[in-house]
Amino acid sequence: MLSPGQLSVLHKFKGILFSTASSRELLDSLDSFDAREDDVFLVSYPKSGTHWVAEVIENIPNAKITITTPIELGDISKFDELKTYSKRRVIPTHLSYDMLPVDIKQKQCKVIYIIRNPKDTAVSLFHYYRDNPNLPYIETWAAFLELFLRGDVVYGSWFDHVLSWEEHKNDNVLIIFYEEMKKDFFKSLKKITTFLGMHVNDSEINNIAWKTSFSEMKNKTVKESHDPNHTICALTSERNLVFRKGVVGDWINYFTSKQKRVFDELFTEKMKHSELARRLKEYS
Ligand SMILES: Nc1ncnc2c1ncn2[C@@H]1O[C@H](COP(=O)(O)OS(=O)(=O)O)[C@@H](OP(=O)(O)O)[C@H]1O
Repeated sequence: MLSPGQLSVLHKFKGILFSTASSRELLDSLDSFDAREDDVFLVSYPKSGTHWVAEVIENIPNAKITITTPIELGDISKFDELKTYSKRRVIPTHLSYDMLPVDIKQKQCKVIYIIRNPKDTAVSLFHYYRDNPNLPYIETWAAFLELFLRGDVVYGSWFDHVLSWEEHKNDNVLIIFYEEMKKDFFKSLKKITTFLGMHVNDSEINNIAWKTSFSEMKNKTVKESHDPNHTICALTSERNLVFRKGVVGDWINYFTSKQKRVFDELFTEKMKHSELARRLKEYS
């Protein structure tokens, strides 16, 4: 259970935990957002590789886009801020499908949904909870894992999030796997550019791969100061909290065999109708 002090950095909206940086008024008025037909939404459950994909898109030559701050970050003035962008907007969010503004669904805006195997996602989120002053400090991995499995963490249950998006997958939704980006970056990049109607040649791909490698992104964050008002994740404006290990399979260093069994049983039960489950199992 979260103590009252821990809850002060989070609040519940429609049963889901959000950072207090996402105001209740904004969450309540999401359906009044006016989407543009060429908007692109960069959607993920936290810690799935959002910053990486954002950096990839930003580095596509002649992309003519602006990456905005998350749609759920801030107060009611958010929609006025989003109106000020003249270029094609790439808008990040950790919202589940159900909470996404209705106009985005009606206009069938493009969505890139980034997904990562849930065990690594949980470990990454555990560290985020510990390092990020905007999130409650959870003493132990075991205590955090219980919260994660109950969906009592920011943005709710990983299972509900992923299933909400899988259920609404259509030609306007591209699903990108973190692990596939690690394994075959070229293939993932080609999928992204084709989906966005952009073109990159081989030397440009090499350049993007280099600029968006984990070490390069981490170094850049250490060396360069970033505009604190410009963040990809509504849970922090401090980019240095984002780049931790950037590997596949770190979960093995945290899960006991019992925790793995409990996790796998829940995964099998919750994901029994999911087509994504097979690939996610391959990646865990
Ligand atoms: N370039 C690159 N290559 C590989 N991995 C990368 C890269 N950039 C970010 N990361 C890792 O992605 C994790 C953070 O995910 P998000 O960007 O979705 O986090 S956030 O919720 O939006 O803050 C987080 O994972 P962990 O290292 O496992 O914690 C980051 O390190």
